[in-house]
Amino acid sequence: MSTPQDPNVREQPAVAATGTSREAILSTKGLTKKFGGLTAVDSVDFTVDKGEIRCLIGPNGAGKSTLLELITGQLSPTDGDMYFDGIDLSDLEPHERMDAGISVKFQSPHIYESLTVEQNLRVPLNRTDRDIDVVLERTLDRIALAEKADEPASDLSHGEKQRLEIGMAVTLDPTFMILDEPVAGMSVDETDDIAELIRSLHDDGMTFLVVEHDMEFVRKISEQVTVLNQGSVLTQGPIEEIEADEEVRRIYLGENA
Ligand SMILES: Nc1ncnc2c1ncn2[C@@H]1O[C@H](COP(=O)(O)OP(=O)(O)OP(=O)(O)O)[C@@H](O)[C@H]1O
Repeated sequence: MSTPQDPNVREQPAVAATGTSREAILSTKGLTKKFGGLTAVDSVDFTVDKGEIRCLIGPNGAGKSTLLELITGQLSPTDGDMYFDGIDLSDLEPHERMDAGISVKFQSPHIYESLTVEQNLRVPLNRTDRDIDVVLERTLDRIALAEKADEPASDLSHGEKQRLEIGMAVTLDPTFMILDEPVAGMSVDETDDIAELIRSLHDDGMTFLVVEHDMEFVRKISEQVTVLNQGSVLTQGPIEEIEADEEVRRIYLGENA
C-alpha cells in the first residue's frame, strides 16, 4: 500500500490480486521521473502481485508509458526504487531485465515485415539454448498462427502482427509481460483474440501489466486496475469499483468508457 505524498492522491486500497497469491513480483517505491521541469512520474508506489493481470489506465500524459519505460530500463529514474522478484532493478541493464524475466511489447509492432512468421519467432531464440523446434511449434499454436508460419509477416493483419510480436516475447518464457496498448486500432474480433491469448498465457502462470484505453478490453482481462493521473496513482482496485468511482469517471472514463 502506498503512502501518498500528494494531498490530491487518495489512500489506495490493499490489492487482492487473483485471490490466490499476494506475493509481489514487481514493486516501485517513490519512483520519480522528471523531464526538465515536468514531473512525468511522481513518487509512485506501485505493486503487481505474482499471477495477476493488472491494467494501468489514465488520461493522455498521465505517465503510463514513462512508468513502463522506467520498469524496462529504457529510461532511468530521477529518484526512487524498483524491485522485481526480489532483485533491485536499478542494478540491471535493459537486456538483463529481460533475462530476469521481464518482457515488453510496445504499442507499435516491432516485427520484421520481410521475414516469415516462423523466421520472426526464431529471432529472439537465436541467443538461447532452447530446443528451438519445440518452442516454435508451441508458440505458433499459442498465437494461433501455425497455418501462416511460412507467410511473410507483411501479409498479416494488424491483429495477427500484434499476436506475432507477443509470440516473439513468449518464446523466451517471460514471467512478467508488459503490454502497451495491445489492442489499439483493432477490430472487436482481433481484440477478443488478444484477450484470449493473454488469458491463456495467464493460465500458464504469466503475470501481466497492461496499459490500455479500451475499457471493454480491460473488463475482459483484468480484475485489478490502477489509475494514474498527472504522474501519480489516483486509486486502484477492482474494475467494478474503478468504473463506479466518480473522480475516475470525471478525469478519465467519461471520455473513454
Ligand atoms: N522524452 C520525454 N521528454 C520530455 N517529456 C516527456 C518525454 N516523454 C514523456 N514526456 C512527457 O511526460 C508526460 C507523461 O507522458 P507519457 O507518455 O508517459 O503519458 P501516457 O500516460 O503514456 O500518455 P498517452 O496515453 O498519451 O500515451 C507527458 O506530459 C509527456 O509529454
